[in-house]
Amino acid sequence: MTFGIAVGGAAADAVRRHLPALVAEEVASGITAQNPTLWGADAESESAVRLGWTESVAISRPLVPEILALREELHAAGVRHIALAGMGGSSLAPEVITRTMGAPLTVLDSTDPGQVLAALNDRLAETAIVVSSKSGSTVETASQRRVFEKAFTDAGIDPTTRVIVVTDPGSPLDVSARAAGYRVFNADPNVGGRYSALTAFGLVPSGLAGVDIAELLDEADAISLPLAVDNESNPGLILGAAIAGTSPLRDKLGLLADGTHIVGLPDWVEQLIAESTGKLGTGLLPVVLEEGASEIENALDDLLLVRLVDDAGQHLFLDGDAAEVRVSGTLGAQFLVWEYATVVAGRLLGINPFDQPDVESAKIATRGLLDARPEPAPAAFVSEGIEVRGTPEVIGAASDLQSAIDVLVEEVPENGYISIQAYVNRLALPQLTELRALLAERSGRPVTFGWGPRFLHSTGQFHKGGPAVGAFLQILATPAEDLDIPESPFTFGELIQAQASGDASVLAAHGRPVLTLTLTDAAANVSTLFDAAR
Ligand SMILES: O=P(O)(O)OC[C@H]1O[C@H](O)[C@H](O)[C@@H](O)[C@@H]1O
Repeated sequence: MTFGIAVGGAAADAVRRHLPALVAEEVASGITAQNPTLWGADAESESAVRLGWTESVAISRPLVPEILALREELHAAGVRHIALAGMGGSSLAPEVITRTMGAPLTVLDSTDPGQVLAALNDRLAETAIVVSSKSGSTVETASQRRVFEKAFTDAGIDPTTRVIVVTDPGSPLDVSARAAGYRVFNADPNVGGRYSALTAFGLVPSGLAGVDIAELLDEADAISLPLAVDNESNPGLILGAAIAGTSPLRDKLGLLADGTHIVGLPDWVEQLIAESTGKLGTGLLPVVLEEGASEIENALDDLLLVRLVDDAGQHLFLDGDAAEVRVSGTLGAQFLVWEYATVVAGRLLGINPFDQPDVESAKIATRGLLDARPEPAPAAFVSEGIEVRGTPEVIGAASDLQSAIDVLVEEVPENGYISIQAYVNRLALPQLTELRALLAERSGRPVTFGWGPRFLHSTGQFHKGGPAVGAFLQILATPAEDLDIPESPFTFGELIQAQASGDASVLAAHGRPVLTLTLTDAAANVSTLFDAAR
């Protein structure tokens, strides 16, 4: 089945309440016709240049043979491994596409020196790297590109044979890549990063990694018409009404992979929903859950559960009162339906779903720290090898690690959440994700987990621009080794540190409680951290 959806409880009420008006107001055909007035006057100028994704299937078709020909060319030249440097909208879609289709792709969306080194040391002689950035100015991606260029050159490999660039026409990266002689794919500038799954950003790395990208476009094409028509069976309208139309608003969206064949879709949905809706003090917070998560067991009344299932069944309305949404279908269809649903949600919430006004603030703070190089703030105290820092309301009342975490949990308001942000090498410390369940159980509130700096390009917008109800736990690690960024005055280790400090300062300026824990000996400190979080 191309796409299936079923809604229950508060989500069913929301659909019954909002669907007739969405149909009468011709919202679906308006989105498809790229009508920029659907989100109000303030959003109009941006909407006018951000709706190109509604026709991305047609626009992307000619790319398919070009990408497949390049794949052949690279293969003939001995390339057996594709890596991708890109953040947020430039890497989350290829990650889910390749994982779902079983095509190997190394996604590098970190500035942790150990993680960058791991990518550099992984089959360099037979690797080609796709460097993807819509703006062409994202510091993580530029740094990753430079370090790969140097590694290729040092290994006697001509980078122009191994670096492929995806960017908007005329971006700084477009200009420099063309001057350097790289193969460049230009993307449609009228598509924002998080809506770009079915454009060159999704297709180039996935196609080079071996995915049948023509089939992916066929899957999306099969749902295009149902999404464009103004009727009550339109899945984009139903999903949008269900997630944004509950009353009172259930503003936490629990995302659970519950039988779907798609691998990792919640991480892609997370960016789309959080960045599109989390602003002006409102928004929907995606919370990626695992089976048995306490958020599900506790049936929180501000959380709507979205189950990604194998088959959502034939009936739109579920029996029973449980507030939940079930969706099923092909990956190509999921991309397009969620994009429609997100902009429908934006209309219901009264926000512009195409901007990300608060992402920039963290970037500016990071840049300021890298320029000024202040002495690092001393730790408030060190507890069993873990340096503890934080905002005054958290740190003032704490005397050890355990009490610092206690205070952070106490700071979470009744309708609040905790966000764990781990600026570490995720390959070395994958177990940190298990902290999510521990803190959810302990606090009784939703908990999100993000790897830094990756999450800055996803839920980062919501944490600063959404409702002021988050409490933030940053986890950093003193890097065992650092890595220079060619042509840059700072190293990867300094960059990731500045990204964490910069974001903490912006969160603090927004009045949010922040606790920063630095593991001075990661391997040894992790069990201490888990004991304190329990
Ligand atoms: O593709 P780029 O221009 O490098 O941008 C990568 C990411 O950067 C920022 O964080 C934006 O808020 C994201 O929406 C975007 O996906």
